[in-house]
Order: sequence, then structure tokens, then C-alpha cells
Amino acid sequence: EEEPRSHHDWETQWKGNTTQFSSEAWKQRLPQSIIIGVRKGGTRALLEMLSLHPQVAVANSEMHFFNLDENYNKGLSWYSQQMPISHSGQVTIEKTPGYFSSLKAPERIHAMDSSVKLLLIVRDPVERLVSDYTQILHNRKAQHKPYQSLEQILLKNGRELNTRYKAMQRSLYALHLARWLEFFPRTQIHVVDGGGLIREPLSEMSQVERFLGLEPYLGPDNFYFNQTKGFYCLQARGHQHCLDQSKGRPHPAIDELLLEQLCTYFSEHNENFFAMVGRTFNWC
Ligand SMILES: Nc1ncnc2c1ncn2[C@@H]1O[C@H](COP(=O)(O)OS(=O)(=O)O)[C@@H](OP(=O)(O)O)[C@H]1O
Repeated sequence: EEEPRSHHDWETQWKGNTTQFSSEAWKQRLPQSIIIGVRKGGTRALLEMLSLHPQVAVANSEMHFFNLDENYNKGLSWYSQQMPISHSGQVTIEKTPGYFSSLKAPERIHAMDSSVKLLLIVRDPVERLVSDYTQILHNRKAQHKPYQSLEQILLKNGRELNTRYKAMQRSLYALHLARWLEFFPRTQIHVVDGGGLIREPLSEMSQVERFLGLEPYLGPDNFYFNQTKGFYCLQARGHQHCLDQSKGRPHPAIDELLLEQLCTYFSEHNENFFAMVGRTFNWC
């Protein structure tokens, strides 16, 4: 029986030792896996943690290829030219959180590659909504635009919830997932627990490695908790790295009654989502 390979051996085999792969094997490839969302679910953390793996090549910027006509019309050759250079032993991955709620993305991704592996990271829909609102608020303030509190936005007509708010809609996971399941079997979509990725990243990442068919590479040494950041940060090959300031923003305090109302509103949708994915989450 062979000894398990150390991290160092994997590094030299996959990322260090380029002579093992002829130069023509290094090229840009269409992604074999896509992180489709959800927005504010932890998609950047998931991508950055995956990028530590020697068998993974990630596209660092969001492509917005399958959700925006202006990009989709540029064609698959344009799309593949946006991808990182990889060798044949690597999985190319891109993330665009907007795909999950896009009406056209499921069919378009299926047309590119019906066997693509989809990663969906979800989070408590109320927390996701508040995180989404916090980002919108941040952008409006930066652009010196007027802004409203979440209470003002969601309780426009007295106590009736304004369910048409975009960020509300994006938390209705079951409705969006149903559209993906028209094109992809359930087994081709791996659901990552965004709350779990915050609390215990290694356990979520090991499941992702298995889903993608990667060698088990990530270990406890790749993650350390940073008190100042309040989140886990990444380390590999002697480098340490936290996600940037736009990740892990403090959220404004939200009225307790509104939070309860939101929990009640989402509970039925959450139950539908749990039934679809065959597992439950501990959400509000
Ligand atoms: N390790 C680590 N470090 C920092 N942040 C982390 C991490 N893991 C998960 N998260 C959570 O990721 C949330 C942002 O999600 P996304 O990257 O999907 O946002 S985006 O849709 O791409 O804008 C972000 O949401 P906010 O806390 O609201 O900023 C974080 O809670």
C-alpha cells in the first residue's frame, strides 16, 4: 500500500512541476464546474477555497456570461477566452452568483455542457436578504444616492410585506432551483451549506472535493480563524489571505418584528427547498 501523498507532493505534481505536462496541454478550457449562486451565499469564499487545490483552475472575475444577453451573444469562444490557463488534469471553475436566479442560465449552461457540475451555496434566506440589502445600501451610499431602511422598503404599505423586492425574490431558493431541475438531474447539483462554510470550512470543502472528483487535498492547515476579520482566512504555500473588505460586512440592526415576519414568509419556501434537496438546514 502506498503512503498518502503529502500536500507538498501534490504541489510539485500539479502546480510546480510543469515538465510533467507538455506545453500544449496548458490552455484555456470551458468550465467543467460552475458556482451558480446564490448571491451573498459565500460564493467568493467557496471559489477562493477551491483555488487552493492544485487540481483546480479558477476564473477570478465573475463572467455573467449565461445571464446577460450582451455577453452570451459574444459566443462560447469569447467565454473560453476569459478562462484561466489549465492543464488537462485540472477542473476549470467560474462563479457568477447571478446565474441561480436567471431565467435563461439553466438552459444555456445545459446547451454548453449537459454534464457540467453545478455548485450551489445557500445560506439562511433572511440572513442572505439582509446581506444583499447591506450590499445595495453600501453601493447607494458610495454613489451618493438616496437610500431607505430595510423596514421602509419591505413594509411600504403598513405591515404588508413587499415581496416584490428583488432581494426578497432572490431568497426564494425552491422557485429558482425548480428551473434548474428542468435541465439537470439532482445529482449534478451539489448544495453547499453557506453557514457551514463560515463556521467549519474544511468539512464543507471536503464534500465539495468529493463531488468534483478531486484528490482529497485541503486540510486543517489551509484554514485559520482570524479574530479581527471574524471569519476563517486561507493559507497555502506559506501565504495567508483573507477575503476582501466587501466580504463579512457588518449588517445593520433589523426590527425584530420584521425578522419574525420574514421567517414566517420564507418557512414554506424553505420546506419546499429542503424536500427538493433531500436535507434540512437550521434556518431561522
Ligand atoms: N471566510 C469568509 N470570509 C469572509 N466572508 C465569508 C467567508 N465565508 C463566507 N463568507 C460570507 O460570504 C458572504 C458574501 O457572499 P458572496 O461572496 O457570495 O457575495 S457576492 O454575491 O459575490 O457578492 C459574506 O456575506 P456578508 O457577511 O453579508 O458580507 C460572508 O458572510
